[in-house]
Amino acid sequence: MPHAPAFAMNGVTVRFGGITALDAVDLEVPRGRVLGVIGPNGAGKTTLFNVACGFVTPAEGSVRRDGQPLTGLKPHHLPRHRMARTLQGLGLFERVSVLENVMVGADRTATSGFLSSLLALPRSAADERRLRERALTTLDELGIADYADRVPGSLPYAIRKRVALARALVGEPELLLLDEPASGLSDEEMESLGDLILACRERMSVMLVEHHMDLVMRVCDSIVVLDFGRVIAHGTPDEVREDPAVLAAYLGDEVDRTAAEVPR
Ligand SMILES: Nc1ncnc2c1ncn2[C@@H]1O[C@H](COP(=O)(O)OP(=O)(O)OP(=O)(O)O)[C@@H](O)[C@H]1O
Repeated sequence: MPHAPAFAMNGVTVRFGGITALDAVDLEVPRGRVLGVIGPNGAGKTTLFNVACGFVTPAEGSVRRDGQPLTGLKPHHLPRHRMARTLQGLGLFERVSVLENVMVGADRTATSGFLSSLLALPRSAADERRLRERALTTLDELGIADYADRVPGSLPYAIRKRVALARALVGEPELLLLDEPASGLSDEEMESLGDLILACRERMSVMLVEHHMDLVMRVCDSIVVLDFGRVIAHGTPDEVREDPAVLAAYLGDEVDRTAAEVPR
């Protein structure tokens, strides 16, 4: 559908026992835009991300990609929908080279991760060469080509995060899902992550689940704010920043944290 958003959720509800983690959530990622999803602790951000990736199937509601329903989505279906994700736990193969880690992401035919994509499925020498070149180009674009032959386990955390991003980007996704990509980064590293996300926006749509406000405010075209599993605000960074419901939700969070820090 030519005018459909790159990604949309309509009425998505997820329950865990008695807890409603997401309650009739609607959101859209327009093409070529960055949508931020924020919210206080326990608001439902991770659950929402997990629905988008196919880790969690909603009890109600629908998820659409370019207007087409993604019924029964599973994480290994993402490449066929031109989607890619990075996770909070980086999910890198620690004893395999950076280059090979990224090559796994380049293999759009891969159906179940490392074993099938790297070992079990025979590839022609030409395919192998193409994958390798594409992976190297992506590493170069992210400024980490020098680490291609290293194993992730030997590298600083910020570099490993870039490797995980390279693995997501190498398949040339049209929709990139980022789960807390700034966690554990210094201010300077976060700044260059922001530059990277803005550069991605030239080529794809992005959904960014993140709690670092500075980053979200800088790179997002629009923001959805969750609290107790509901969308309490939606708008541009400036609109969301001034929204009384958002201020109240975050103030409540601060107050809770302050209370938790008071010595008994
Ligand atoms: N597997 C699960 N089983 C039971 N309850 C869950 C499960 N996953 C999440 N929840 C609950 O659902 C609600 C939303 O959790 P979620 O982790 O999605 O929030 P969040 O916004 O990512 O929080 P945080 O910022 O603290 O990571 C919380 O009340 C949480 O305790």
